[in-house]
Amino acid sequence: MSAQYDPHASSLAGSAEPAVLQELYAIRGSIDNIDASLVYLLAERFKFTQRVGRLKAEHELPPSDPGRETAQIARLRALAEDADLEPEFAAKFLNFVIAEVIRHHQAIAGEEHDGQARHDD
Ligand SMILES: O=C(O)C(=O)C[C@]1(C(=O)O)C=C[C@@H](O)C=C1
Repeated sequence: MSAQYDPHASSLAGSAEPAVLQELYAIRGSIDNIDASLVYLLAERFKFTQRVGRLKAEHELPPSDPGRETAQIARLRALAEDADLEPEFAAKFLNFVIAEVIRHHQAIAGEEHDGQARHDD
């Protein structure tokens, strides 16, 4: 998959001096590395949240924990501020990820419930 990736794919070729394009490609190399790291980090986070989802389903705990989320969002906003990142963006991003996690938790709880129902038949 990544073997087919062209790091120089661009609609800008021909609109800028070769030296400018060279600098752009060099910067984009770092952007690509960061994007790849984000994918790996998110994959790892989802592996852990799947474990949380299974634990919650097994013990019939609700998929979401609003008290935890409030604390997480406040923490990320403060971290973002320190890091010179827009706190609103950090909050939106975490909310987006958490919404997906809750969807996964609900699916796991549904599977657990279906499994129990079959077991009870
Ligand atoms: O920690 C939990 O209880 C989770 O389910 C994980 C998580 C998260 O993605 O960080 C997701 C949903 C909850 O509302 C709170 C946090």
